[in-house]
Amino acid sequence: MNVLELKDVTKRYGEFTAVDSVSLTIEKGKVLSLLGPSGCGKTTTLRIIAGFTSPDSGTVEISGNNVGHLKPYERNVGLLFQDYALFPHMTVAQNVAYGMRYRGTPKSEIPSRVKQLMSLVQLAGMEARYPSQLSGGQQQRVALARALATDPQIVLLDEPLSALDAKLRLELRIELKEILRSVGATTIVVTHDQEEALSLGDEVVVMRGGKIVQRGSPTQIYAAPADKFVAEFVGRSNWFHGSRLSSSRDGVSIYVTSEGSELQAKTELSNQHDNADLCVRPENIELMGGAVGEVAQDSECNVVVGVVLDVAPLGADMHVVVELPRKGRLLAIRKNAGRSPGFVPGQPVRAQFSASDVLVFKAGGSV
Ligand SMILES: Nc1ncnc2c1ncn2[C@@H]1O[C@H](COP(=O)(O)OP(=O)(O)OP(=O)(O)O)[C@@H](O)[C@H]1O
Repeated sequence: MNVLELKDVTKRYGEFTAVDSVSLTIEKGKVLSLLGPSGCGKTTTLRIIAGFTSPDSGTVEISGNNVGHLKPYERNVGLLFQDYALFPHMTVAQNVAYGMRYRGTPKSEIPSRVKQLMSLVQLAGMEARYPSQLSGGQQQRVALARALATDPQIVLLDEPLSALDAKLRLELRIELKEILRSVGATTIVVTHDQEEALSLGDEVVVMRGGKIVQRGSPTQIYAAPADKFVAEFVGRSNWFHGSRLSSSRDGVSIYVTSEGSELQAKTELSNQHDNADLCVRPENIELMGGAVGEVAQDSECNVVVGVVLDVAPLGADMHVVVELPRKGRLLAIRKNAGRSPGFVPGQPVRAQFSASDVLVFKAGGSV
């Protein structure tokens, strides 16, 4: 069952269209990540759902009811917004209880509900503190408890982790995911951080220029991006421009890149463009040491040789930049780098990637 349905929602500011014919549904208990670059209309979409902004056209339905005429506090929506900070003059318990008073929760039930929520966000015992006496991470947890307090039909989280430093951000992300799943909250999380979107969402919606460009599971968004923009925005990519030389019946096309190398790409027929932008994800590239000179292409496997330019050991991963002889660079990422032999700058290497790991897009699509 769809808890939320947006139908053809548009919002303009003067000549500028911030949200452009957006239609969106979300099923009960699911977490949907709304991902896109700054200014693409994510927050405006959320504000329209919450009732803070009126759309110029289109409808918002919550559990099948058009809520267009309802004020924000009349919609049973839990909010954690960037500009919706904790009330500094209220204790933690009062902050959490705030929405319950508005929504008519019986007074006698409020203390036990606050207690339950405080333990859910792992802040039991801090009820009497004021926000200024909490760390940034603790404040965000109180804000989350406040958003969940009325057992809302939909929870809207706008950049819930953006104010936190990298380590805390990761910790709280895992916690947030667990809390949302444990209470079965139907949630939309707005973020411009692709890793956050992919890890939090059951599904990811990518927006650009006020429009939805793709909706899919995190795996689909990453492995089968709808266009060049999504490929570029989600994950790291190596790009080549190629002209199609030939195509075989089993879907393998040979492209000549602008650097003069030949690359094989295995795609569906509809993606065999004559002029194409070719994308290879760094983690799909296998690197081997000791290659010299040109190497013949194996069947459905691309082999390029180059020289290591830079090695960056980033925790469990190692990022290796390879300089290709005919200009161009290639980034390869080795997972669990600690367990495999390292590379050093200046070392000749062989980079190998499968034809089916080459994503093909019609050339010229802007990124
Ligand atoms: N009240 C307003 N008046 C005029 N323009 C606005 C108003 N609110 C938003 N906009 C514009 O609409 C566009 C979308 O804004 P929105 O806040 O939805 O983007 P966003 O995707 O959430 O970006 P960010 O990640 O930076 O928060 C932006 O170009 C913004 O400048």
